[in-house]
Amino acid sequence: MTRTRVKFCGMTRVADAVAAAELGVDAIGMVFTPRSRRCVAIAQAKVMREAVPPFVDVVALFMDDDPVYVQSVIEAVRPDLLQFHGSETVADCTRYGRRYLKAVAMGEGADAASALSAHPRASGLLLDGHAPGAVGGSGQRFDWSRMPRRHAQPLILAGGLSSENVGDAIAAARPWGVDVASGIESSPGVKDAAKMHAFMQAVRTADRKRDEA
Ligand SMILES: O=C(O)c1ccccc1NCC(=O)[C@H](O)[C@H](O)COP(=O)(O)O
Repeated sequence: MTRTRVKFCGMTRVADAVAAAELGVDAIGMVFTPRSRRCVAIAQAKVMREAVPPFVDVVALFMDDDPVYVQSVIEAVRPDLLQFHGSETVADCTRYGRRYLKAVAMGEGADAASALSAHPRASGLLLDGHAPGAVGGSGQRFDWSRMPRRHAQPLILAGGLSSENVGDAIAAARPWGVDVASGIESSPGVKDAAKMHAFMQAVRTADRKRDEA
């Protein structure tokens, strides 16, 4: 039975994190890079972390951030996984001794295959839309046919997904998982309960269709 994994990213409010867990997400993401509109304070992140039930992973996102800061987040928030969105090398990502995801910005000309092979120690790779001049979480999609069909590690599709297009994305790219921020929000960092619900429904409908095909 197909079960596309789902991560809701850019959480800043406890109620949103709890609602996401109740909908059955596999992971929630909190963004710690100060460059993000969704950057969450460590104190608030600790409260959210405590509110998330077992079996839902908490993922901490960074983008070329100071290792001392990253370590302070790890110690305070105790995330299950790290996620790196910048130009971090394997050494940068592994220095904390934690499992991690590496994001690959799928801008024009980005070579997915070589970007993926650069991070053989990542637990998964997240292929993300890229808006020139913007950081992640911009609501920008990329051409899903550029997503490799097979890879050694789990591949997560992100960028501009919503309840309206995630079914088509799953059918086209058959990702191991999907990740969304803007498509479930009313404004950056503020999740919309109806959009979160509709997104999960759309993923499960797409999974059923894959099994029936
Ligand atoms: O969300 C942010 O503000 C952000 C800032 C800097 C680096 C990464 C960021 N988000 C990370 C993500 O996981 C994805 O980019 C995101 O889920 C896809 O975003 P969206 O296109 O808005 O669905």
